[in-house]
Amino acid sequence: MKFFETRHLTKHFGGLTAVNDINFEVEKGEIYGLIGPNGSGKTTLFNLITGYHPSSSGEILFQGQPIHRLSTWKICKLGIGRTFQIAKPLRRMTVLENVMTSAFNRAPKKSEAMEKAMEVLEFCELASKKDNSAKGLTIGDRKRLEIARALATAPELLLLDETMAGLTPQEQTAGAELIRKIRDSGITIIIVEHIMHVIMNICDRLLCINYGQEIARGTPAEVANNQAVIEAYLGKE
Ligand SMILES: Nc1ncnc2c1ncn2[C@@H]1O[C@H](COP(=O)(O)OP(=O)(O)OP(=O)(O)O)[C@@H](O)[C@H]1O
Repeated sequence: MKFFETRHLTKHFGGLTAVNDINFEVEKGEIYGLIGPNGSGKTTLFNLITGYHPSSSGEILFQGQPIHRLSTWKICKLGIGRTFQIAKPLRRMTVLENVMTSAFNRAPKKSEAMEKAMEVLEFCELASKKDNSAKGLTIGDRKRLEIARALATAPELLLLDETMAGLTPQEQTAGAELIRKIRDSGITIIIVEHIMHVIMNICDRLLCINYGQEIARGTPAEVANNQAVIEAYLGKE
């Protein structure tokens, strides 16, 4: 049984095909990168996997189970968590309360949710800010909180959507370390990221899409040297 796969996954928005016949598999324990120029369909792919948009056709299987007709909350319960490109914490709540709201996905009691949230905050090195209001956080900490909220749902597969955008080089290095630590804790990762040196360093394999379609796949070195990928990013000579 494959850990995660899509088969002929397609999404039309009216006359626009945002995701066009995408087939890929992710093995348990991998960091799998999804790259492509702006508007190529990466976030739409995440929205299909997590049930935010219904697919037009094709299948998504998680641990052998079809999930493409399930609601967002059922997909989350099955063990797929995600972050959003634009982090929107619950601004009037503290950092701890934000993470607790996600922990309630599996922890029915408040004390259990708090315990899980604290464990995640320690893991993400945010515990010292647990009582801070979410609205006062720096971009770096807001991105970390976004990851912490996703981790608190206890996912087996975590989708990270541009968690490095807007970070300083030092924060990017720390962010990459956190992503590796998440993988080492047993969570499989699919990551969308535009910062190429990060993606090339942390991913085991990559899929590159353009206009919703696959243009290349392979190891970071294979994809970086692929002519179609170079042209998609830089244009033809
Ligand atoms: N809800 C929607 N309704 C109509 N069109 C949409 C919708 N969501 C996305 N699109 C379109 O689908 C295409 C793919 O968009 P998507 O956001 O998935 O790209 P992306 O690769 O994530 O881009 P970026 O790297 O800029 O975040 C774009 O042309 C976009 O305008």
